[in-house]
Amino acid sequence: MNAQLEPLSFKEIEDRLAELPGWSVEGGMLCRGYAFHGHFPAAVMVIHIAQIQEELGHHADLTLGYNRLAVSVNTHSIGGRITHLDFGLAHRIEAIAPVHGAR
Ligand SMILES: C[C@H](O)[C@H](O)[C@H]1CNC2=NC(N)=NC(=O)C2=N1
Repeated sequence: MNAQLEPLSFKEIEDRLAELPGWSVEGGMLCRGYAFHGHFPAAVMVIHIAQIQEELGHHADLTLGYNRLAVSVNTHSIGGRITHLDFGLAHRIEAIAPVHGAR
């Protein structure tokens, strides 16, 4: 089986969370909220994330507010568990966040 698709243990999740300040696990999903200076930069970041998600073939739930964006992800294909794929996407999102003024 593809190791990327194996559910991570509690310890593995804890270790990988240490690489991602601002991210946490809530309701079985890897999550982070971002704040922006206005609506448009938040909306643009949604499109940028969509582009990355299509590249990776892995997709988060994105909730766009006025100047906020909530990201939450787990891996549907193994019944909604957290895998390395989720952390891989989170790292890609973190890498683009500063470009959009997300904090
Ligand atoms: C066929 C396609 O790659 C799969 O359905 C992908 C799409 N995006 C996905 N995204 C997430 N978060 N979990 C998945 O299991 C998943 N599966």
